[in-house]
Amino acid sequence: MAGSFLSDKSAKVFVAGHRGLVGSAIVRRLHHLGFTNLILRTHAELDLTRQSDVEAFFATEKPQFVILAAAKVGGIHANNTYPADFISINLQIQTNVIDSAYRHGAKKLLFLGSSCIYPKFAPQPIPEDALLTGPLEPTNEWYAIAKISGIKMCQAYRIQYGWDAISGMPTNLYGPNDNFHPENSHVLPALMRRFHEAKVKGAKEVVVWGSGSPLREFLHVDDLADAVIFMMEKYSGRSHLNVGSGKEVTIKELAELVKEVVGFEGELVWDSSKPDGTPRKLMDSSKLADLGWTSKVSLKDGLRDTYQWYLENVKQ
Ligand SMILES: NC(=O)C1=CN([C@@H]2O[C@H](COP(=O)(O)OP(=O)(O)OC[C@H]3O[C@@H](n4cnc5c(N)ncnc54)[C@H](OP(=O)(O)O)[C@@H]3O)[C@@H](O)[C@H]2O)C=CC1
Ligand SMILES: C[C@H]1O[C@H](OP(=O)(O)OP(=O)(O)OC[C@H]2O[C@@H](n3cnc4c(=O)[nH]c(N)nc43)[C@H](O)[C@@H]2O)[C@@H](O)[C@@H](O)C1=O
Repeated sequence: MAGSFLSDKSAKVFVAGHRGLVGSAIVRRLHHLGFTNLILRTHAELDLTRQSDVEAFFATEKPQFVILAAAKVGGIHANNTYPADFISINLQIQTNVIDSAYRHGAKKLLFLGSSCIYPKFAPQPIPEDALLTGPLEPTNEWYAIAKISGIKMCQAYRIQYGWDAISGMPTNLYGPNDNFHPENSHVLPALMRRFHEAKVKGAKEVVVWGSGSPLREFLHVDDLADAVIFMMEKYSGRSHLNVGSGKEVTIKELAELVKEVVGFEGELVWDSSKPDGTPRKLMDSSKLADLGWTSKVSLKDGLRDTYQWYLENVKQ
């Protein structure tokens, strides 16, 4: 099973969610590697929550490989505000895609979860077997339950049908094509935009949410795309695999770094009415490291690269 993905660059590969942060990085990497037969559908062309449309798509296209990077995604505020969307849309997308991919003969599927699947107070760094050992972080339990179901669905299809479905659990990601929405995005793009706008307006202060003390591990999305290809090629196991950089910073340290990269010279003001979320979620990515994969992009370089992309593509 393992070892057959990179051998045929003309194989049909369906990258679901190809215009998002992760999907677009995977497509860049596959093109760079010489893949010639990528199957891509925008949300408007194929709504993955619609079971019969997904079924018809797989029946017609019959992709050999499937990388599932389509999901309802957002930061702490979005997760906390739209719990019904986060559980229902994600359960629908992943159930439809995983089941149809299996039924229509895909050789292998990779499902992407997130580090929020682990208990709020998991041991640090968090090993894969910490899954389902304690209560989840309340701000994102709905999303986490959907993602845990995706892991379990891949495992169940592997057990019952011997199908090669694997799962990768990335840490917090960032990079080109991130969502820079002021409220619904993740912390890194939110701060990049806020500092940029404050610099342009000559504002003296920028508001940052929470206490600044939570620790987060960041991974550039190009590293994640590389890890996804690596797993497609080398991994065919039942356990999900953590994908992290192994390096963590406090939100205060992150804010200072983003401020420096953007060149904002004012002050930070902390809004303690906003939730901190989980205090720490450093993943133990040693299983993936033992297979031969580690991250390459430093946070400082990744921030510079992302800010350059923001200046060229997003700012008004
Ligand atoms: N960003 C992060 O920090 C992390 C992300 N991940 C995981 O990586 C994966 C990708 O996330 P990311 O790239 O950040 O998310 P994005 O929001 O950037 O991209 C998600 C993509 O999925 C598409 N999509 C959403 N709903 C549907 C639907 N019903 N039908 C078809 N397409 C749909 C979106 O299209 P449209 O915009 O048109 O709706 C978009 O292209 C997710 O599984 C996420 O859990 C894991 C850890 C951290
Ligand atoms: C990837 C991951 O993403 C989410 O979990 P999270 O790690 O808590 O993500 P976040 O990036 O939104 O926040 C990180 C920290 O940063 C602080 N923070 C400061 N200022 C801003 C700010 O302006 N915006 C945001 N969003 N956060 C801010 C914020 O208060 C928190 O302490 C989940 O959706 C979860 O489901 C998931 O998988």
